[in-house]
Amino acid sequence: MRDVAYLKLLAREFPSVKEATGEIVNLMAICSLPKGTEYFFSDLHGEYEAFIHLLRSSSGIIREKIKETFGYVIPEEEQLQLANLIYYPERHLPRMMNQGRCTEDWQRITIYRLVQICREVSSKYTRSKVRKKMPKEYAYAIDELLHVDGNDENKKLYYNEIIHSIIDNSIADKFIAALCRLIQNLTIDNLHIIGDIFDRGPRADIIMQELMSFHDVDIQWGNHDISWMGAAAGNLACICNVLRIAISYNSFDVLEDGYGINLRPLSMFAARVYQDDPCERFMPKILDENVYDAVDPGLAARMHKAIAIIQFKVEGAMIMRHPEYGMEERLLLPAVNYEKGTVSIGEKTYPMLDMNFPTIDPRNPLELTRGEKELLRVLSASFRHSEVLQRHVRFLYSHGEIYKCCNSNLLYHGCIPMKKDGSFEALLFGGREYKGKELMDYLNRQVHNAYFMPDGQQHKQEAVDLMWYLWCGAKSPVFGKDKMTTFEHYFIEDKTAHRETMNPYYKLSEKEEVCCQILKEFGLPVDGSHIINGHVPVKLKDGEKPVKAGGKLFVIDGGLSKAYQSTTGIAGYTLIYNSHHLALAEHMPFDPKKDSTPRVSVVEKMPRRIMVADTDKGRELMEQISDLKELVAAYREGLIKERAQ
Ligand SMILES: O=P(O)(O)OC[C@H]1O[C@](O)(COP(=O)(O)O)[C@@H](O)[C@@H]1O
Ligand SMILES: [Mn+2]
Repeated sequence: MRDVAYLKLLAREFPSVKEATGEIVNLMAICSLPKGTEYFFSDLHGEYEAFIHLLRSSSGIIREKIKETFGYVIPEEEQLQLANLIYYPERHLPRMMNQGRCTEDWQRITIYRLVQICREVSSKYTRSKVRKKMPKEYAYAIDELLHVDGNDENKKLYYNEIIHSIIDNSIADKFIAALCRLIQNLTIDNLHIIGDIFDRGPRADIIMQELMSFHDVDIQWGNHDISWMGAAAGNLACICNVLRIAISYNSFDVLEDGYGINLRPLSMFAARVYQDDPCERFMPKILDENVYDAVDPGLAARMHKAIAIIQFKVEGAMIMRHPEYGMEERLLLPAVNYEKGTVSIGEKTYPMLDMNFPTIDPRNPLELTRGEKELLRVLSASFRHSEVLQRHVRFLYSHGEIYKCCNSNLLYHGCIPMKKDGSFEALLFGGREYKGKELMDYLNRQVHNAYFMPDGQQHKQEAVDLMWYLWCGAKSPVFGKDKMTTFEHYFIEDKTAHRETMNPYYKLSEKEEVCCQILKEFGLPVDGSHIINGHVPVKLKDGEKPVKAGGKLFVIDGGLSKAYQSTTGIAGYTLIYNSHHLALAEHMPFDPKKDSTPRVSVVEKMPRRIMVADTDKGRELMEQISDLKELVAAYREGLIKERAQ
């Protein structure tokens, strides 16, 4: 039973029995509709073109709807054009106009076709939900067009009249664009991004913009997102990492054009300090050309080496400051023998591939030179002052978390750290052990503290430093590997030194009972629940499957990242959860000139159609209904007075 004070608050919004019962009827109607379609993506890694295409095309579903609606009525070529118009009205319409193809006839036919598709994709929603998604200025006209009875001659006339007046008033292009957006908006009800929006690909900032304009999205942070968030919070080691990775992939545009990070001081420093060094081990991988700022690869290599060395020094200081991280083995600059040109890691000693270190004092290899310190100061100011980066990071916070339970699914990027024996691995913070769900909740709070705790507060620095641990620490749930062998990749030939060992979670979670144990830990029912992970590329070409543990676990990193497509053999997955089934769309490498429809396979049929009432949202609505019923009872008993209408 709700207290009267709460009901009085509710009464402000619903001041009479009539209004409260009206809302009850609305909410009940919503609950009895089929659930909306959820889309899951992971590991976008800056591949903005491919990702935006998947999003706008609803991973092939819009194309399918067009085929279903017009399959035999309009030619394939026109279907394709219609699809492209729906995905990119802002590009397609001006092109049509420039080519003089935007005739009245074309506009009429196009509006007619778009309305048909719109009817198809909106059929499972309430009229009011669809209306809420329409831009206000066209809501009336779109609503009328969607609901005209095609069999009624008078109504047909009315329908044509509406289209005619749209064209007559020269708003057809805007109206068409609005219909296209509405179709996109209706096909995907919610979007889940299971981490790693950043790094490797060219423009994570453009992906962020797209996500920020999407109607319903949540993000489960990946290790790469965490390192950018750490960088925005002023963590120097994270700043070095994000710069190093961007430069190593020749991604100057995301830094300079996207986030306005001033790289001039770094390029001048690198050109001066490494002028006689070809920096061969640091040549950037060029997968995408920079559009705005082409940097000479020789200079990029020098910048890459300069920032890598600074990173190893800053990380060294971090490891020394935090013995509790247990990362002393990762103190690698001090493990180099500067006379012999070797490095000792664990039991082994390896020859170093590069021994030109003009900024390293062998007696104190972790010490930054004055020039390096000054450079860090300028770079970190650039990160702090980047208005766009700070805005994007605030969005990652407001729409993100380290894990999410949603409609009986458990979503997280990396893993829940485990020991080999299958128990949850614990981490010690402030003398207390945290593991399983408690660990994830604790880390979630600390990630917030890193950004939002006021500067100077006692535990702020701890939280800021922890962002780097989350990026690459052995027990980090978003990283999930024993170590990050960046140093070894640059300086050691022997591939065995490059190996990174996955947390026991990855082997264990292939067993159904382990997934059930994890689901229980997070308070989810074992039946009908799933774990959805990203982070580990699924090597389809080696026979690996994205569906594991008897269907309890989905790993959906299919390699949207170009850098990993030769490893996986495909170009990403989308997991689609509608009211009938869970399906996986398997994508081919993105080619803007081709319409590559993904291979979609149903991986689990629901025992019966899932209704809104069966979802988390439905449960929320049910609670609202029960509150409203109490309000109605309170009105009827005279406990609360109705306000005159
Ligand atoms: O392939 P790259 O870009 O050189 O990066 C390799 C590094 O990336 C990592 O795989 C982490 O990135 P992911 O989260 O995408 O796996 C490290 O474990 C590894 O050292
Ligand atoms: Mn990852």
